[in-house]
Amino acid sequence: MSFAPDILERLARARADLRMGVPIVLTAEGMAPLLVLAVETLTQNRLSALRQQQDTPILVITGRRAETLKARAYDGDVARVRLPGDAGLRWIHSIAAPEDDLRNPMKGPLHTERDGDARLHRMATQIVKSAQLLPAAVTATPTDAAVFALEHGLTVIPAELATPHLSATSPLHSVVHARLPMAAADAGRLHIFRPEDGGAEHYAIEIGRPSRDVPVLTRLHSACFTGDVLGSLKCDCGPQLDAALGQMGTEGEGILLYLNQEGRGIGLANKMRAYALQDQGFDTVEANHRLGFEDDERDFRIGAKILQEMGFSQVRLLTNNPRKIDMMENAGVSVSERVALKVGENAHNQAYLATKARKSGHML
Ligand SMILES: Nc1nc2c(ncn2[C@@H]2O[C@H](COP(=O)(O)OP(=O)(O)OP(=O)(O)O)[C@@H](O)[C@H]2O)c(=O)[nH]1
Ligand SMILES: [Zn+2]
Repeated sequence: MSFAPDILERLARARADLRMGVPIVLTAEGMAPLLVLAVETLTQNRLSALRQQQDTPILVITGRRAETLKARAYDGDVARVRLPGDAGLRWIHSIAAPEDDLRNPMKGPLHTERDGDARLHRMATQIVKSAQLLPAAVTATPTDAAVFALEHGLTVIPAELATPHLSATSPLHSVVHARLPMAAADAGRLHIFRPEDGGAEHYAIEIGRPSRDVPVLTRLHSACFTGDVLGSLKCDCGPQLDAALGQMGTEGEGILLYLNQEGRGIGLANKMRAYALQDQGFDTVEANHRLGFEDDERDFRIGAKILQEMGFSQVRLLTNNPRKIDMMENAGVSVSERVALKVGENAHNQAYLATKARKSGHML
């Protein structure tokens, strides 16, 4: 029995630290520990302190971002850029954030590291990404990491303990549910699910009392503040949400999972960065890549876990996205039928929907 935080709790702390601009320390057996700061929240004070460490600081970006900057990514999905001696906050930010790429395309030449082990640098970008910050970090090797972390009260993350959790889906638990009559259906019930890893809560809206023994009409909806709440015309999320609830109301039964994975998992701030790039002429997939993200950073296994927790194992899935079907099946939820959900096309989102069909395999 111990009061000390376990690795999941330490990872949650690490994400919160990075979001506030506080450094974390990553360790691995046989490797020099790594001090990590997220670029997005880096301050002048901390950059100056970083420069007082022994080694040249390294700026880690994803392979996607390196591709945009024409920098060599010897480590595949990440690139370690040596920080030039005169690089200030503005330069560092311009490497991580693409907003001025078109105005100022010549940022290099960027010298990337080829030798050495990039394992901890890769883990740094994974943790920064999971904190929904721009996926870039500045790192250095502190002289005596243990003393350093202790002295400064920093969160230490040992790679051996953290790695399995970085690609796993956290267990979730039902917190509460209560009756919620809605315009689309009188017999509604809202269930709140909370993950153990300190991440965002997800919701299940149960309509009627669907039998657990036959496939249930199901929608996996990803949060879209702009579409769901503001009625944005740039996507089809709002009309899809209404249509899914409407169909469940008409049939008298259904489950709508409202997963808090805004912006296909990159968070609202990064989605707005992507929208700014779309105004410069990039499509939805290119914008994600220029920011350093993959096309889609969502984990649909969360949806399967919630369904299983509620006792469902078979669904009729309302979607046009084949990845959702595959992920459900792989996670042990059988998809007996794909129910098309084609609503909300307008002049503003035609190109967006066409890109999803062309590049992400969405069914028309
Ligand atoms: N990164 C990014 N996210 C976007 C953009 N437009 C919409 N989104 C997000 O995309 C998600 C919408 O996905 P879904 O409604 O699940 O749609 P889908 O994956 O196309 O699948 P189906 O609707 O089931 O066919 C929401 O999280 C939105 O916030 C965009 O241009 N960039
Ligand atoms: Zn949307």
